[in-house]
Amino acid sequence: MDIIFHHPTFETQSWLDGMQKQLPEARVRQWHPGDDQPADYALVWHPPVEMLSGRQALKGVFALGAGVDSILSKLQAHPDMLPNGVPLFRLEDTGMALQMQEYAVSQVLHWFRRFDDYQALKQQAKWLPLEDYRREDFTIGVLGAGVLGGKVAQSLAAWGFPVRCWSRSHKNYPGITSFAGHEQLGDFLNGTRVLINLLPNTPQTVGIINHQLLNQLANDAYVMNLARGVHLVENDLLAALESGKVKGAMLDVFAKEPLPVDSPLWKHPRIAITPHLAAVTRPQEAMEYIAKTIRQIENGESPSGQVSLHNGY
Ligand SMILES: NC(=O)c1ccc[n+]([C@@H]2O[C@H](COP(=O)([O-])OP(=O)(O)OC[C@H]3O[C@@H](n4cnc5c(N)ncnc54)[C@H](O)[C@@H]3O)[C@@H](O)[C@H]2O)c1
Ligand SMILES: O=C(O)[C@H](O)CO
Repeated sequence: MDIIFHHPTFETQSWLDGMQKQLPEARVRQWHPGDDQPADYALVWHPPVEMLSGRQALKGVFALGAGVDSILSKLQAHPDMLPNGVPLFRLEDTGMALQMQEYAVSQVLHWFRRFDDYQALKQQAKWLPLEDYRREDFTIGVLGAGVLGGKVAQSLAAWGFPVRCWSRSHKNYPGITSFAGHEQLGDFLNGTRVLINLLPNTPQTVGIINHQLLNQLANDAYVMNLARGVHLVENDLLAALESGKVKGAMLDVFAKEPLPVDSPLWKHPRIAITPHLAAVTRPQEAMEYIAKTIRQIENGESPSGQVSLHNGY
């Protein structure tokens, strides 16, 4: 079995060694331009078109992340990049759900305990105990309740918050109210105080967090974008912060990354920013998952994690 690897920033040698350890029977190599030698599997991030095109013999391509939007947009421009019938897999959880839970829970607790207000008071040297927020007024709504969103929702429910989620089809997560489809988006938003976005980037979800959506949230709402920058209309968020509809935001992803130095988001006192690291690929877990999936394919099984090219995630 031959495996080719390409990632623009990961430490290639440790991935080659790690995959070799996981699958001792395989020959694992870094792909270089001009390499058209046989390959059964490809592990990729931002793959050059010529790495994959024409490779009809591939049994699987693995994206080395959870979101496959960058690969799918390249595929749109170069439809022959992924030969017909070759399945594309993505990383399902592989340690990302725990990171997302840490991120979301810590920020929700930060807002719930009013640390943002106390930080502002501290700037004025003001000793002023504020009224506590009540959990029943702190309904959390998770947009996108898949592998990551589902686990984030469940970890917040464990903290006693009322939690709801929104997805394409109904979910059955214990203690979480499920809303599905465009027709239930309004009901999902109505009363949501903290909005957490974990949708994939598809034509249906681009720009979904806009003026109209923000206006349907509870007053003094909070917004956390952990998925993709294109989901959020940044100027609409700034306007909602200005009007007082939204009280604070925590953003990990941006329409343009790195976020340009002159972006007004940097200076806004009620926006917190992290540089697209809410959940990063954990090499060991990812390699174990890929090796397990390859074994399933070799055994003729149908592993989970296959991307639907039709749905776009
Ligand atoms: N910031 C980061 O560091 C980081 C890290 C990992 C993943 N992500 C992002 O998180 C996203 C989610 O990852 P995942 O593994 O949970 O994906 P997933 O495919 O398991 O879940 C996606 C969810 O979104 C829902 N959905 C999709 N389209 C919808 C639509 N049009 N209307 C309603 N619901 C819709 C699906 O029903 C599903 O519940 C990724 O696509 C990626 O963009 C970000
Ligand atoms: O989708 C992912 O895995 C991360 O956001 C990195 O792009």
